[in-house]
Amino acid sequence: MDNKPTFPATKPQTLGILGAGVWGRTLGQLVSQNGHRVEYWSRSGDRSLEEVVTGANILLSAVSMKGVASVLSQVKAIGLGTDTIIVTATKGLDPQTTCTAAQLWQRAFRDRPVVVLAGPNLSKEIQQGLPAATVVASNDESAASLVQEVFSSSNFRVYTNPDPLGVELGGTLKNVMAIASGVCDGLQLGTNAKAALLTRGLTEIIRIGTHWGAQMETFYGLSGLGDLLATCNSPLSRNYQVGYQLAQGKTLAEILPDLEGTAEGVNTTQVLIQRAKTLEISVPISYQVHQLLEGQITPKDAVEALMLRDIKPE
Ligand SMILES: NC(=O)c1ccc[n+]([C@@H]2O[C@H](COP(=O)([O-])OP(=O)(O)OC[C@H]3O[C@@H](n4cnc5c(N)ncnc54)[C@H](O)[C@@H]3O)[C@@H](O)[C@H]2O)c1
Ligand SMILES: O=P(O)(O)OC[C@H](O)CO
Repeated sequence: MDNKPTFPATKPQTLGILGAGVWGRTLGQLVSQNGHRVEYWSRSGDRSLEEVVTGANILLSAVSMKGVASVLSQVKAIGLGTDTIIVTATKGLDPQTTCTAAQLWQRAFRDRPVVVLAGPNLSKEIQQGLPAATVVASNDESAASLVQEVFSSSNFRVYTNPDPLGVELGGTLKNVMAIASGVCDGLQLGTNAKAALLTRGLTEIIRIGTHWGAQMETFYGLSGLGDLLATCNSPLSRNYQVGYQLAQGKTLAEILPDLEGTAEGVNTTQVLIQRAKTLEISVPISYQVHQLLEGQITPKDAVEALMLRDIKPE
């Protein structure tokens, strides 16, 4: 007997995708292939935000972090249908509040389900139809299940998770480590150094994330360890590219204009350091990335500073 599931498992839905950048378009491609209707809104497009928002029963934001506060206040002014599910695929931190994107959406729409979508998802591979897996996390189990059904296909395996904060922080904080990892490869520090960086990087992510209120085990899943491995090992990652080029001696001002899309880790590092200082959380790797991005130290100085810290138990 053939036990293979058939996709799509749910009746056609209408998705409004806010932010028609690389990731918004890739996610739109996945759901269109599953037979769902997709309407895009972007600030430079010709569709009105009102049209896209009012027509959608699932509203997905793939706007980069710097645009989230402004876009959600425009959506708030328009209003959402009573059954609308909000999905956020942004991986960043808000400089004003240090909140994640989902926290901002949930504050603005307290009575609506908010679902976080995050995982090891390099868009170029997904666009090529290569297999990938992701996580949809929410406090609202039925909203997460519907979004799981909408996105699941033979190329894209979707898991639900009840810890949206942990899932979102895994995807967000690994961008800082991806910059460090690009530096590590750019300086040709070798496989031992890379393994040490990723392992201690995960420890740092867990220290921050659990202090924030996320569950430790979430960080060992796809959106934590999974996304850390993908992003820190792939030249397709824009954050990795930033680190790699810094190691080649380029400045941030020279690197950023030529990147395809947004490297959220640059902004995330700043916000993270602000939060870690206020809450007195030790983040040695993120601190060195911050100093490097600020132009205060060279990549070699950053490595030396990490290696020469006080010795301590693991
Ligand atoms: N590309 C990927 O592989 C990938 C995978 C997973 C998650 N993400 C996350 O998705 C988000 C978007 O990434 P991307 O690769 O699509 O970047 P991108 O730069 O290609 O797209 C960003 C989108 O946000 C919009 N935007 C930015 N500021 C805005 C503002 N003030 N008002 C309205 N719109 C604004 C841009 O117009 C654009 O449509 C990031 O948070 C990224 O970390 C990306
Ligand atoms: O290209 P990056 O560095 O933004 O990484 C993309 C995704 O977050 C990988 O999961």
